[in-house]
Amino acid sequence: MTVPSPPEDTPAAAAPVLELDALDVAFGFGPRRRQVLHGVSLSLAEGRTLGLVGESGSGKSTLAKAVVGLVRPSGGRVLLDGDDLAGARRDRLATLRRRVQLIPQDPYASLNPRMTAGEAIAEAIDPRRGKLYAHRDEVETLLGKVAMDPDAADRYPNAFSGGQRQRIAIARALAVRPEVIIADEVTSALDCSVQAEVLGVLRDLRAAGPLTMLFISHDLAVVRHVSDEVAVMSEGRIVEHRERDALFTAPQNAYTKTLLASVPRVRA
Ligand SMILES: Nc1ncnc2c1ncn2[C@@H]1O[C@H](COP(=O)(O)OP(=O)(O)OP(=O)(O)O)[C@@H](O)[C@H]1O
Repeated sequence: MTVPSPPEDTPAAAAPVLELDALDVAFGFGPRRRQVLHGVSLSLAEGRTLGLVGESGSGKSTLAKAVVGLVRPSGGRVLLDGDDLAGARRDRLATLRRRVQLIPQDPYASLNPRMTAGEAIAEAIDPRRGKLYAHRDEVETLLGKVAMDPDAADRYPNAFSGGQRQRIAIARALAVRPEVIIADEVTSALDCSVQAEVLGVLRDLRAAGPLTMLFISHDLAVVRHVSDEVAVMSEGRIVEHRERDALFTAPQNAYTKTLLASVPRVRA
């Protein structure tokens, strides 16, 4: 399939916090080598939420993993405030990586079952000396930001529902004070009502202060709800990247049109 280039009217006129520059990712070697991302370029400006949509297997999670260093790009650059993450030396990498926090898909796998919620958040505040007693006030403030009671700090993950776990994972990501949060299918494992609860927390966080977020989902209705701008991925390429309303009301790319047409309710 021939995939046209993104249109010229892409958003983010402000200086980008996160910039992907011609990012390539391939898996495997020799005849088994398969390129999954093909020259992906994207910019995300401070305080914006960029929704990344695309069907299963289009490469969205691979992009997220490449940004946080879990997958090594075979080409291109990941720039955070101009610093090259992909090319950084090992000693600087840990510091750089803290500046982008990934909220993973699975709320049942992302929290250590042997740590209380408070201990997990305290560790994120200070990875070397993150004891709960030393950071109790900040931990409780962070729990409040995700609409959890202070006493949640003393409970273990198995005491929480999926939605509550996901909110704790968000608090943990915020504890690092990252410049960018990547939310990768954070609601896909949750029931509808619980999805709404997690989306409500993200909406409140955006309203409370600048939050720069890459929000990845195959659910167009959810993306429309949380994003300022939306990029569409198909077969490892960005085919369209525009302001949210422009994309949903007047898509330009044939693939985007098909994607939107397959979910009639988001066009309403
Ligand atoms: N570690 C890996 N080794 C080999 N192939 C991989 C690896 N990770 C992902 N892939 C392949 O890369 C392609 C893109 O996968 P990716 O998980 O990034 O897609 P996605 O858009 O996030 O899909 P989903 O919404 O289902 O998670 C898929 O064909 C997948 O099989």
